[in-house]
Amino acid sequence: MTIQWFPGHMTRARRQIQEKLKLIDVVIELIDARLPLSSRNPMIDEILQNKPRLIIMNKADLADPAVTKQWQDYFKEQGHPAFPVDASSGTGVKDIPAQLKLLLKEKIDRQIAKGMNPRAIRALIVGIPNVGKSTLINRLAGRSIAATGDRPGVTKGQQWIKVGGEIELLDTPGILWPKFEDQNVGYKLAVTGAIKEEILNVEDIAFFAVKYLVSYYWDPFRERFELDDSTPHNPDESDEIVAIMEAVGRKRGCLISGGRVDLEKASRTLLRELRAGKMGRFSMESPY
Ligand SMILES: Nc1nc2c(ncn2[C@@H]2O[C@H](COP(=O)(O)OP(=O)(O)OP(=O)(O)O)[C@@H](O)[C@H]2O)c(=O)[nH]1
Repeated sequence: MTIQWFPGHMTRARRQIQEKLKLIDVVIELIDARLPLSSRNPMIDEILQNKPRLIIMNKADLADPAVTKQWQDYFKEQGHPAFPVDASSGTGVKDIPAQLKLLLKEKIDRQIAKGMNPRAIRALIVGIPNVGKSTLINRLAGRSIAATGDRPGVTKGQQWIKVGGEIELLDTPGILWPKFEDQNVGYKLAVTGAIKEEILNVEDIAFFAVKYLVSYYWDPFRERFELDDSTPHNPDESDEIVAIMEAVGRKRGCLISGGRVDLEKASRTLLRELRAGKMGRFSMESPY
C-alpha cells in the first residue's frame, strides 16, 4: 500500500483519528522496534493530546533485544509504558489487555467507588503504514478480521472487536504518516520496508543499510554473506561499501554478462534477506 502523504492527506488522517479519539478510552501506539524514533509520527503528542497511551514496539523479533530494552526504559522515563511484541507470532500480545487495564486503573477504580459498573475499555490502534496494525488487530481478536482499509479519505462504519471480556477494539486502525524531515529517516524506513522501495533508489537504500550494518553488526553481516573477516569495511569509505555489495551480489549469483555484478538485483536480494531477519536481529536507532 502506498500513501502519498500530501498535506491534505495528513490533515484528513489527523482529523479521522481525532474523530475516533472521542469514542475510545486508550490508544495503542504501534511503532517499529527497530526504529522507535523514525516510525513514530512527528505530531503524535499533539494528535493524541492527553489520551492514555500504551506504546507497543512491534516486530521486536527482528530488533536487537538489548536495544529494545533500552527503548523500553527510555519511554518509561518519558511517562509512557512501552512493551515489545511480535504480532506475527503473537509473542507479547496476550499481555496487552492487562497493560491497558493497568493504564486505566485509576479511572476504573473511581467508577467502582461511585457504584458504577465499569464498561469495557475501548481502544484504538494507531501507527504508520506497514507497522503491523492489521496483524495486531487479528492477533488480539484471535481471528482474521477483514482488511478494512481505513485509508485517509475513506469513511466507513466503525465496528468494535471484543478482546476477552473487558476490552473492545475499533476494527479500523488510525493510519499516521512517519517522520520525513531528514533523508536518513527515509532511508531507515526504506531499509525496514516501511516505505516502498520505488520512492528511493534501491541501490542507495542497500548502500545505506550496508554502511550501517558494517558499523554496528559487522560479525552477523559477514557471517550471513560469508565474507572474510579481513574484508575492508570502513563505513566512511564508499568504495569499500560498494565492494561489499558486489561481494554479496557474487555470493547470491546476481551477475550480468561479462561476470559483472548486477548491483540492483544484489541490492534487492540483500534487503529482502535483512527484512526477513536472515542476518539476525538488528536495530537502527538507539535512545542513548
Ligand atoms: N517479523 C514480523 N513481521 C510482522 C510483525 N507484525 C507484522 N508483520 C508483518 O509486517 C507486514 C505489515 O503488517 P500489516 O499488519 O499489514 O501492517 P499495517 O500496519 O496494517 O499496514 P497498512 O495496512 O499498510 O497500514 C506484514 O507482512 C506482516 O506479516 C511482527 O511482529 N514481526
